Amino acid sequence: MGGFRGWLLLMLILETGQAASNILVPYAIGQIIDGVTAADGNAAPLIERLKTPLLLFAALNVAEILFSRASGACLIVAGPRLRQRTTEMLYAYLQHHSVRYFSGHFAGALAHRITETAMSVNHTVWAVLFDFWPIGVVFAVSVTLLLRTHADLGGFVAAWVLVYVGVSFWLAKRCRPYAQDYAETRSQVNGKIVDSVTNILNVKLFARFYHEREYLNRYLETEVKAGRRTFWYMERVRWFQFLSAAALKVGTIYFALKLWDQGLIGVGDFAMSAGLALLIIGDARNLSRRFLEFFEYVGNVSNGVTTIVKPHDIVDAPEAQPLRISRGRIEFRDVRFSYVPGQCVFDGLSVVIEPGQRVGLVGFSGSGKSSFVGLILRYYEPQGGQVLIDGTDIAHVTQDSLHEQVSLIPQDPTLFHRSLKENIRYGRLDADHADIAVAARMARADEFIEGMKDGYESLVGERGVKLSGGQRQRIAIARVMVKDAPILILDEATSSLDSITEKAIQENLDLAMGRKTVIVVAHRLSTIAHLDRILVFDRGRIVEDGNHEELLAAKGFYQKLWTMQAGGFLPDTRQEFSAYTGHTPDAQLDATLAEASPAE
Ligand SMILES: Nc1ncnc2c1ncn2[C@@H]1O[C@H](COP(=O)(O)OP(=O)(O)OP(=O)(O)O)[C@@H](O)[C@H]1O
Repeated sequence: MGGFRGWLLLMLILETGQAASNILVPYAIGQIIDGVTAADGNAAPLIERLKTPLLLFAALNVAEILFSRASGACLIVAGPRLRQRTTEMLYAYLQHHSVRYFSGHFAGALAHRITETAMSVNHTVWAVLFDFWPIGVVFAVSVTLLLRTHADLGGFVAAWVLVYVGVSFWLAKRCRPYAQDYAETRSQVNGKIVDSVTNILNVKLFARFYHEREYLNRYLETEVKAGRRTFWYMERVRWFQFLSAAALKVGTIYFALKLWDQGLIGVGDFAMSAGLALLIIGDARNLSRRFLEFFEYVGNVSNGVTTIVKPHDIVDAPEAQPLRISRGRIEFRDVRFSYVPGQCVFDGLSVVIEPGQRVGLVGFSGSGKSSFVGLILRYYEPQGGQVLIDGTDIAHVTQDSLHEQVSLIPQDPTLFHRSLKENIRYGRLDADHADIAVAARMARADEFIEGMKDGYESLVGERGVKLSGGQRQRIAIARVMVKDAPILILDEATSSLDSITEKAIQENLDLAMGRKTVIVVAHRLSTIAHLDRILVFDRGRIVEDGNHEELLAAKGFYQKLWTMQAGGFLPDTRQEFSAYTGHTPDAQLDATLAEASPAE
């Protein structure tokens, strides 16, 4: 709320002025009536005699308009800004969550949470400022005026206010589970529609239009039932409101008449009491609903805060320094790591990748290659041991400096729904058009970009869907070439390309690798056979380490993989491997691995 306190205080004052002017109008009317009915023998014209109450009446009406519109103007200035500030703060906080956090939350749900929280912060503040506070002022001023008139009248209205507010609050609280249930069913229906639309190709392919509608209808039925339950409850609340309003009107008139009859109040006070009762009812109408909405907003804010404002998993150490990579030596020193407690991925992994070395990682699916890369990027933190770059533990450097100097081309890169130029420039924001064009040429992306109607200005669609997989990959390669970081990680970066384009890009990639330290995660041995060194992973261990020729000569695990790779692709699992070699699954494979000399 920093920076908004002044605005909020100003609006609070203006709303107080507006509510007080509004509720004082019956008082002025009472004064006018008293003036009209007074038979004091004053011969002056009526207007002259009623000058003061008439001026008060006019001033109150003008004041109400001015206060309320001034408050409206403040809202225009502060409202959107408050929402912007909340969204900004939440998004800035969200950005620094770990990869683990993002893999546990849907992107759409997080975006929705942020906008909903920002909107609910506004609504919560506005409910207090524009609903509860003015109602409080109306109640306080009315009760004071009536107490001044007569204690019985004031006492009656004060008691009514207490009971009305208390019961409205209680009813709203009781209605909350119904309203939450209804909101839940609505969001379920929303989710089902999104799921169905996302899978529209499946729906068409299997001609399941009717089935999908039937499926959705089940959820719509639940929504209808939950809606009816909530509305029935609200209907009961309305009964309470109408009855209470009637009680206030009848009660006030009854007390006022009684007091007038006893000569304890004048006709002006009588008119004022009736006017106040009507205004109170007008202002306090739907108080239960306002409480209910208020609970909903507060609930949304609290949900948003619990989802987004959780402590960050990975934070820069207080003394963290920027990483300076001079050589690009990577070392895993006795690294222990697991995603889930008790399911160890690496148990004391140690390996050194020398500066400028080009290293391929191979192994079955799930053997730990991506985890190895994730630890270098500090997407995850090891539970034990250290990952060092040029002798510095990456836990002690700033994450931004690490990511500025390590590039990754993932297997299935995604792009921003921005122009091709912006996507490539993302690698280095000050890159000029010439840099971008050179990178695009090296990534063999220039041909298809220039063939597009808008060239480099073409938009790529959400996550890059308007491009083919291979085109997307070439843009991702160009983006990394523009970045030109000293450590480069390729996760089968050329897997979506046809063999001719792949060969052409491979040459340029080799050129771009220069003297960088390069790690290539491979599913096809052909992409790494020419590298300086190959690390063979199995269940979180490095079971073989050497170059292609050495590993073939060792006649171990790698050599078997090399001879059995089908269509250039490795078997994906230990089972496939065993099926190929014709041995009992794991026992035989373990024997093969045991023969192979571990590099650790
Ligand atoms: N986010 C995660 N949460 C929990 N376990 C995970 C997560 N990511 C990977 N794992 C587990 O960690 C182990 C190593 O997985 P990793 O992704 O590093 O293997 P990989 O060799 O890269 O496999 P692939 O070739 O299929 O990409 C596997 O057992 C996998 O199930």
